Amino acid sequence: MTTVQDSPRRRSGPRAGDGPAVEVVDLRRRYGDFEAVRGISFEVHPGEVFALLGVNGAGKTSALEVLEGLARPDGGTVRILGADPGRDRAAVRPYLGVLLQSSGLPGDLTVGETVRTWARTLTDPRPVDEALAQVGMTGRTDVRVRSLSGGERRRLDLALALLGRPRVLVLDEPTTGLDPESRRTVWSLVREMVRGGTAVVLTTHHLEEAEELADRIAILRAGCIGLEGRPAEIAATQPATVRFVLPDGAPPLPPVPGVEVVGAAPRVELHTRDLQAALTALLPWAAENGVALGGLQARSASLEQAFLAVADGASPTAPSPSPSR
Ligand SMILES: Nc1ncnc2c1ncn2[C@@H]1O[C@H](COP(=O)(O)OP(=O)(O)OP(=O)(O)O)[C@@H](O)[C@H]1O
Repeated sequence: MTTVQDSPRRRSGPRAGDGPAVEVVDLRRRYGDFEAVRGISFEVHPGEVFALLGVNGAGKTSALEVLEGLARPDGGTVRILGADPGRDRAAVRPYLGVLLQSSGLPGDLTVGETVRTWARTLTDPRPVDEALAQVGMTGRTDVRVRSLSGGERRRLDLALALLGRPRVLVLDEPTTGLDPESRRTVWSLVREMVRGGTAVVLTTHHLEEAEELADRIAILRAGCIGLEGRPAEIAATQPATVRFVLPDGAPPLPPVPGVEVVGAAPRVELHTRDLQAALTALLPWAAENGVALGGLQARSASLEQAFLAVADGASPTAPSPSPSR
């Protein structure tokens, strides 16, 4: 795959100023009596990646569909470049790139026909060859969509999302089904778009992807934002852990300030906000007492722990809001 050759051209849009590219205020979405999105708010600025995380059914796609202009909110407001993506769809569409969770492109069309057809609906599309080269599909122009592999279809979806040089890009699980190499290429495409000033909102189940790409993350649970902040801030809401197995006859562990002992001997788990201090106390004690700490593991707080804590309904302390850029 090649990378984006040019950054998105600076065109005037519904709003060309310096404000947030995406503004979501108290968004609600309902299916009958069931409220899938329960009052979420966030902003995404030009040149920023915002990741919405959450377990299956947390409400990510339901929220994104409002940003994409495909559904109306049941409460709250969404603005893309200052305009309502549902009511002002015609104004927003030239500046918005969308990658749906599943696109359902007609299988009878070839890759080239698909891109050319899509390009005809856009005001300033990339050339077809460039769009396909971006996602590593040069040479697949004459292949019918139905004959593509799952990963190739995903890359074609992405080529279509980038085709109009969007100022706002909404990506619903962009790398699901991609092999590790293609995933990394998608990451670099997203980074290049961001360097050109595009604002990106994405969902993913790959926490590594969120850590790699996102400037800020919100973790949804049952339609509400459980945690929001920069990846490191979110991880820091959780304690670091030290795990080991004590041998028979080991003396009692020394008291270490700020350490919570979670497991019982012989399998011990320590939780701490200061991993270095805990290890500085533990290791000399083990050496002095001739204690071999079996299977010793020390792990810093992680985004995964924070994700699981929100998914489990734990109520971690939310990090203070990050200053907007
Ligand atoms: N058309 C619909 N009618 C009724 N309920 C729906 C509809 N679409 C979604 N839901 C429900 O709304 C909730 C949120 O679904 P949504 O697809 O937004 O979750 P998600 O976080 O995107 O999940 P996933 O990670 O599986 O894509 C789920 O309980 C789902 O069953």
